[in-house]
Amino acid sequence: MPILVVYNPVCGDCTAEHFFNTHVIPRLHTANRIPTEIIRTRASGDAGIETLRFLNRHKKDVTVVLGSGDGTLHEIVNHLAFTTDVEDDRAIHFVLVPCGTANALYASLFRPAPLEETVAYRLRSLEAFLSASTPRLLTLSLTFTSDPLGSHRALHAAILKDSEKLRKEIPGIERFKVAAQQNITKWYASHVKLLPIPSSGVVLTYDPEKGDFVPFGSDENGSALDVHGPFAYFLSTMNVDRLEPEFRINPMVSKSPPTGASMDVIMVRPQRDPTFTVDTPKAREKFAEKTVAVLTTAYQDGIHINLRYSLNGDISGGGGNTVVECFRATDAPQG
Ligand SMILES: Nc1ncnc2c1ncn2[C@@H]1O[C@H](COP(=O)(O)OP(=O)(O)OP(=O)(O)O)[C@@H](O)[C@H]1O
Repeated sequence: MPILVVYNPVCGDCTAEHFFNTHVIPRLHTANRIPTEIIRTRASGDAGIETLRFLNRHKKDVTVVLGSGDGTLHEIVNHLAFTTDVEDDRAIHFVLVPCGTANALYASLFRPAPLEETVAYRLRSLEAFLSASTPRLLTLSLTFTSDPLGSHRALHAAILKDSEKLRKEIPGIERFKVAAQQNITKWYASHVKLLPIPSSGVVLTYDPEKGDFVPFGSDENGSALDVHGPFAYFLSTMNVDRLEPEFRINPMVSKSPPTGASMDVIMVRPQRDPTFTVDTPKAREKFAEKTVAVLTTAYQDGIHINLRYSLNGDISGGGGNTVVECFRATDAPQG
C-alpha cells in the first residue's frame, strides 16, 4: 500500500520535522516500509491538498503517516469530505504521530503505559501499523452552521479561537487555560435540538446514580429533545474522551463507547443552579467561579459529570441537578 508521510513543521512546539527525521522515517526504513512520498507542509491547507493529490496519483487504498496535532488531521478530513475527486470505496489509513499541542485524538486512542518513555509512546500508532494491527474506525460528522445573528460562539469554540492568538507566546497546552479565563464569564444564548440515536430511537442522558447513560425522561418515545440556553459551556464530541492528554471532558466515550453513529454533547447551563435568580454581569462573574471549579475537575479523570448542586448552590456533593449535562444523540435527521 502506498505510504504518504506528511508532517506539519509548525505545529506544537515546532519539532515535528526533527522527530520525523530522527525517529519516524528511520523506523519506516528499518521495517522496510519505504515512504512513497514525504511532504513537509508549507502553509495552512497544504496537508489536505497534498493528501488529495496523492490519492489521485495512487488509485488504491493508501496509508498517511501524519505528524501533526488535531487541526491538520481535521483539515485533511475536511478537504477530502468536500471533494468529488475520490472514489467512495477507497480506504485511507491514518497513522498518527502526535506532534501538536493537544493531540486530543491520539491521547484518546492511546493512553501512556506507566513509566512508558515519551518517544515510545509517540510511536505507538506507527508500531501498531508496522505490526499490521486492526485499524480503528472513527465516526465523522458533517456540521452545517446556520446562525442568523452571526456572532455567537460556544465557549469551547471561543477558547480555540483565542488560544490561537497565544500560540507564539505560549506554545504548550497552558494557552487553552489562559484562553478559557478570557471567555469564562460569557454566556451563550442559544437553543439546541438533539435528535434520537437511530439504533435505539432515544436521546440518552448521563445519570450519575447509574454511572451510565439512560434514556432521557419523556423522550423514550423517540422524539427530539429541545435544550434551551443560555450556555456557559457547550461542546460536542465524537471519538475523543479528552481534549488534551489529561482534560477528560467526556469520559463516557471510553466508559460507554457508542455502538453506532452518534455524538455526545456536554453542556453547562447556569439556570440549573438553584441559586440562579437573574442574569446580570455580577451573576455571570459569580457563576464563572462554578464553571471553572467544575471544568477543572475534568482533569481528575473526568469526575465533573458526577457533580451536583446542593440547595445552597454549592457544587460539592449535593443531591440536586447535575452541574454538567451530558447527552448522547445525533445531530441530523435520519432516513
Ligand atoms: N507550514 C505551515 N505553516 C503555517 N501553518 C501551517 C503549516 N502547516 C500547517 N499549518 C497550520 O498549522 C495549524 C496548527 O496545526 P495543528 O492543529 O495540527 O497543531 P496544533 O494546533 O499545535 O495541535 P492541536 O490541534 O492538537 O492542538 C493548522 O491550522 C494548520 O493549518
